[in-house]
Amino acid sequence: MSDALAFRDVTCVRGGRTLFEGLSFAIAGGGAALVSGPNGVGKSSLIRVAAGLLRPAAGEVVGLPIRALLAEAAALDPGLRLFNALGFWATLDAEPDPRERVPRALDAVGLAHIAEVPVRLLSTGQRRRAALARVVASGAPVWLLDEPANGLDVASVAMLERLIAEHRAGGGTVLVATHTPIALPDAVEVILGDPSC
Ligand SMILES: Nc1ncnc2c1ncn2[C@@H]1O[C@H](COP(=O)(O)OP(=O)(O)OP(=O)(O)O)[C@@H](O)[C@H]1O
Repeated sequence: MSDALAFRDVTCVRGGRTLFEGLSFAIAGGGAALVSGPNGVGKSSLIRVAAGLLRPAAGEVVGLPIRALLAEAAALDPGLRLFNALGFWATLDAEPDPRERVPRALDAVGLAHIAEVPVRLLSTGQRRRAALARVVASGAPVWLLDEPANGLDVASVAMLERLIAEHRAGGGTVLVATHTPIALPDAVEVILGDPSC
């Protein structure tokens, strides 16, 4: 079976500095990879390369083309009610039944009760869960999660772990960069700053 996501000899240069060089790893459908390493080593940059937002200086990223990104910014219109803000993206992202995915995603992240609240009024953790709902509603087979546990309380981290496990059980693939320990069974380990990588 072909890989859902693979880095092949990827080199990433930012601001004239080589962050990583010749990096290769592959994730199959249903699999996960965990990116770790000290501050500033290039974890977020690696996620951006996987998302196609940053061009590698060398090498290539291959795999399924539809990837959902959870990054620092939630990318939800602060002036819209949460349901509508997610609906905007679901209509662009998801095939088929984009609108039906939003209530399901809100339920999945425990935010159904505030679906009509404007995004600007959400707390930090709620905003993070809303960003996760956007990924869930996208229907993308590949999830790219940059520090997904930031701002989440213990119960919400457990919810995140459950959502990732369900996505994988359905054949989905996850690439996670995190400082916060989260359960990611059988994940490929990508340790940046390690000369053997
Ligand atoms: N737009 C940019 N232009 C130039 N250099 C950048 C840019 N964005 C980030 N960098 C640099 O790239 C390096 C890696 O940053 P990155 O955010 O990928 O690291 P990180 O491992 O995710 O860090 P942290 O753990 O602190 O979140 C840092 O030295 C950073 O200053």
